[in-house]
Amino acid sequence: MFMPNKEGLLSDTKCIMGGGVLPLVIASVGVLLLFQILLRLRRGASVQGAVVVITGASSGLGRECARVFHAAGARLVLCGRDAARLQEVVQELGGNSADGQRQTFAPSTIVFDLARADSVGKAAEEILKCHGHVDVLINNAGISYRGNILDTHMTVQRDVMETNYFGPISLTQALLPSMVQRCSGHIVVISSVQGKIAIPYRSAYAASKHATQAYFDCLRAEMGHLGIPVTVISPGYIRTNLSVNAMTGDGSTYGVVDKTTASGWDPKVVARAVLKAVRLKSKDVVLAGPQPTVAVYLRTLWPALFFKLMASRARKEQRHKDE
Ligand SMILES: NC(=O)C1=CN([C@@H]2O[C@H](COP(=O)(O)OP(=O)(O)OC[C@H]3O[C@@H](n4cnc5c(N)ncnc54)[C@H](OP(=O)(O)O)[C@@H]3O)[C@@H](O)[C@H]2O)C=CC1
Ligand SMILES: CCCCCCCCCCCCCCCC(=O)OCC(=O)COP(=O)(O)O
Repeated sequence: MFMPNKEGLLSDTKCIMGGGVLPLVIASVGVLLLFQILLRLRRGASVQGAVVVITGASSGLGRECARVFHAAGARLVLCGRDAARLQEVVQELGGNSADGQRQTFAPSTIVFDLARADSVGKAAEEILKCHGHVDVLINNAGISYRGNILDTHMTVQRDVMETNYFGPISLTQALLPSMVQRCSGHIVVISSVQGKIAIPYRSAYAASKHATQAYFDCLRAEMGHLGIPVTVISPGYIRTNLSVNAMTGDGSTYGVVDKTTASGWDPKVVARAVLKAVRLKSKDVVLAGPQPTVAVYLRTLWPALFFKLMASRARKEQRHKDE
């Protein structure tokens, strides 16, 4: 009968380490490193010469996206409600040029209000008339909100939904048939971490971003067989004017730079991540620090704890307001 003794086992282990396992470990680490290097080198599709429509291009993240996509050689169509501010962006980016490495193109602009369904349809027609097609639509424009539900007018709930949800989906649906016809195109939407978790005193905003996430998830599934990618990007706080421009419960403008916004991510960093997501045709990207990222997982994996944390956050904010 074979009775393995301590010594025998030890010598067997030595034999495995010396003869088989160590080279295997080294080979695996090597493969992993190579994989990491390949991932870093993977640049994905180029946007050189691509017609890229960016909504909300007059400020914040949209403006930075305009800079980044322009430098990458895209033919930009910049959208916003304020013609003068859009022209400022055009002036800054400059005209057509080629530096031997990359050709860049003078952007065009189109002025319309996303909250007005008629103007969205007309804008889409004009874009197609001028450029023939759209390669990438970046639904970036949006507005935030501050208020408690009890004091918020229904008109405000609807207005935020018009700008953040119905506007982007109207533009998408108006441009989609031409993409389907060509079996080519890419739809991107800038949602928010608040499209995945709802935090107190943001009902209108969080609801509009949750609706956005759901609609574009459906669209991705429906466009899959046509090869039209759909990318939902969910940033955490970004240093822009979003909180300043936010609506309050009575429809007035909030007008305050919140600490969370002021200490948010640099919009340049977020814009570069948007370009990367477009090149790699990513499906769903969260661009946030550890706290919001953990919160997103907590909402799914341990909802009871997440709801407790949100209720305590609401109480704290209410106390702070009462003081
Ligand atoms: N800043 C942040 O912390 C975060 C922002 N986001 C999202 O990023 C996106 C960009 O916001 P951000 O750059 O931060 O904010 P800004 O307020 O700086 O920019 C918002 C842009 O949206 C445009 N816009 C607003 N309402 C309308 C409308 N009715 N019709 C057409 N355009 C409109 C504005 O253009 P104009 O006023 O000239 O018409 C402006 O260019 C938004 O979707 C926002 O929800 C997501 C997560 C975090
Ligand atoms: C590391 C341990 C963390 C434990 C997790 C506890 C949960 C903490 C809750 C964190 C909530 C994060 C909210 C983030 C919200 C956000 O980033 O929103 C982005 C925006 O769209 C900002 O718009 P706003 O108008 O609200 O400024």
